[in-house]
Amino acid sequence: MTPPLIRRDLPHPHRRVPLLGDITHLDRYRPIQNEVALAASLGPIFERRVLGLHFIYVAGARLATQCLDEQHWARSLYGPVLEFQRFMPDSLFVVDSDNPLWGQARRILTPAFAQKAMRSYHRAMQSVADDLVAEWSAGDGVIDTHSAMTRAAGEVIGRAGFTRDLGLFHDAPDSADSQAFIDSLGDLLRMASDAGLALPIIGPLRRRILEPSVRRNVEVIHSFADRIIAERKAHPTDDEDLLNLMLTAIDPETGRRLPSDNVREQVLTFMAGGYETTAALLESVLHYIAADQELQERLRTEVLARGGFDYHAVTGMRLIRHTLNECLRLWPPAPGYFRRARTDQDLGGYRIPAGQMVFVLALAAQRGKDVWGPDADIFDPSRFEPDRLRSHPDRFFEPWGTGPRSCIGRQFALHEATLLIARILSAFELSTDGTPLIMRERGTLRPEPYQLKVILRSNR
Ligand code: HEM
Repeated sequence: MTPPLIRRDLPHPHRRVPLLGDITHLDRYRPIQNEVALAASLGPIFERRVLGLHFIYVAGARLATQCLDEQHWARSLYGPVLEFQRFMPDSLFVVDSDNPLWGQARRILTPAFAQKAMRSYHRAMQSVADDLVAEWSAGDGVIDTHSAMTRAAGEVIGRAGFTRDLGLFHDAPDSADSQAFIDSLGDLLRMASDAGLALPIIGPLRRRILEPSVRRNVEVIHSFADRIIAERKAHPTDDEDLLNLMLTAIDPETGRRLPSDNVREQVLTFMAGGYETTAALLESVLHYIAADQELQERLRTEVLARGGFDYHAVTGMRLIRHTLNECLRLWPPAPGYFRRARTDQDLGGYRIPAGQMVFVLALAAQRGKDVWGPDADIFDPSRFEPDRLRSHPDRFFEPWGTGPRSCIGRQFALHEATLLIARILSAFELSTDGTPLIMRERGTLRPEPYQLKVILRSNR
């Protein structure tokens, strides 16, 4: 039976201006955090109309859960994700689920993220952790966390996924090109984020002005990916890495390899997906740990008790995992996703017609006091202890997305982040100069650059 569809008019910000709509409630620099603030006064579902554009936001945990139900809702390509299509149109991340290329690539690349593969990446990840510790040990104790975590996450995906030292921690033949690649990719992610949220008239104008620099950046990342592929083809290896899967693995369902012109896009997807989000997570978690000496000591005790950093030791570091999860809950690097109703829906008593798109504000839903309790805004890793988790059966915690399009790199990112944090804690005492954690929005939700103070531990 069709549910009764009660109301049509969604709550919206006050002082709506004729023709311009809710224009006075925009924040170009922190749009999603602004929407979370609006949700606090407008409730779990609201709308915003600006210059003819119409957006529906779902901020409540229970309604957000409803939108993730694959039977009634589907992933929608919109906003920044759609912008990525300009430089990787047929990649795993942006291709439509109905396009056979998506299923083919997902089936071919899934084994690269199974447990067996994770074990084989461990050594590459460890080598990056060693380089990071060596760099910090030789430095003056003041760390530019943004640069360090960007290079660490980029180097991990280079060494683990492509068996290639990108030279981001020491002088190597690739160093300058790798840094140029990381910079260009960062610029493009920011551009995609801005353009994906642009307003009519102003947006297209800005896009025109930025076009030459976009083209330059696209050229840089394309030629970098092409070179990695050409070198592997010229010197084939038996490595079981992502690149070899992309080049040689056969899809069990279609019996086909990835089309050769598609490999470049997949290389770019994994470089982009692999570094920015993980670097954002590492930066926020380091900030929390450096600001809380008691937590830092408990984490360090756990690390030292594991007696080393081999694969098994790292997978057992539960406190670090809880701390990472709590950061992902409070500051998900991907702070929301677009969903489209497959059929007419009743969302909290409002009629959402089939085909309508909504933006699920994971950043708000993951802080829902109705499902996480009155202290939902407080950083508390212990809420991820199994017993306490059971007391929040309706919790909303989806930093990796859900359904068939959820993050393929989840275990990779968690293992990498756990290992890096463990190595840092075993080698250094951390503190900050008291700068609060402020998040900026440029493709991902990521801390504003801040400095970390590190002191080498004597009995490490
Ligand atoms: C903290 C780190 C990470 C976070 C929070 C994260 C988050 C996400 C989210 C939310 C999605 C779904 C987006 C949507 O539905 O539109 C996604 C998809 C994806 N992620 Fe991640 N990710 C992380 C790390 C990684 C890593 C390390 C890789 C690769 C090495 C990766 C590769 C991908 C790919 C390829 C997709 C697209 C999957 C598909 O559409 O089939 N991610 N990620």
